[in-house]
Amino acid sequence: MSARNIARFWEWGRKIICVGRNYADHAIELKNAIPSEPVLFLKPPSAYVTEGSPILLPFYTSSLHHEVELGVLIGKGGTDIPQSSAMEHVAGYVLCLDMTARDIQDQCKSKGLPWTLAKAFNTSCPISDFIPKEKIPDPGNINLWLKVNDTVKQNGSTSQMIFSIPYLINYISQIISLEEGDLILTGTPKGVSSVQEQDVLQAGIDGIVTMTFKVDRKS
Ligand SMILES: O=C(O)/C=C/C(=O)CC(=O)C(=O)O
Ligand SMILES: [Mg+2]
Repeated sequence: MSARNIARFWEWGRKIICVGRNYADHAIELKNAIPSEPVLFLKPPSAYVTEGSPILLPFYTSSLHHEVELGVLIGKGGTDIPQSSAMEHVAGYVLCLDMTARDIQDQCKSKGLPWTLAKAFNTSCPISDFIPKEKIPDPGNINLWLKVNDTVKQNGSTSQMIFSIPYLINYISQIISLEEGDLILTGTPKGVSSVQEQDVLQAGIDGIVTMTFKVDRKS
């Protein structure tokens, strides 16, 4: 049997663990309190979509938002991983979109229901090509941007994260054991907005990667 290829991690069926409200400017734009501990939720592997395939609008939303985020890909699993060795567990990175049905999320929040319909639908996690760890020596200080139809909507630095990557790996691994191929979405900076059918989303990490996705409706 041939060795598995980490660059095609999305085919392995591993967990997608998402961190919310990790940028103060985004928490404020949605009128949320700044968290004192990370806010976590999950997406299933069926949320992945890669370039060349569209982001599909769920039929039940009229407000699908983009959230550009740095994804941290786990290369070595563990439980209770200390912050001091957390980065040894990282294989690399991907640029991600945490597509969010914002109207549905607001309804779930007001009813005290989980965010699954808002966050975990098919194609809710568009990803870039795999970025080996060596290409981003300081993941805590890179610039993420996103354009909708050539208009810049989001542009923020990972230096604004409330909880650092080592903190998140330590925190998450005390609750959910991490496995090779798991992906951690680290939260989004301000500027989220809704997208429509046929919109073109471009996103990038300055000097490292770009990606393009079209929004479409399921035929
Ligand atoms: O609490 C809310 O209203 C919204 C939270 C999010 O969608 C959190 C994120 O996914 C994020 O900050 O990246
Ligand atoms: Mg998010």
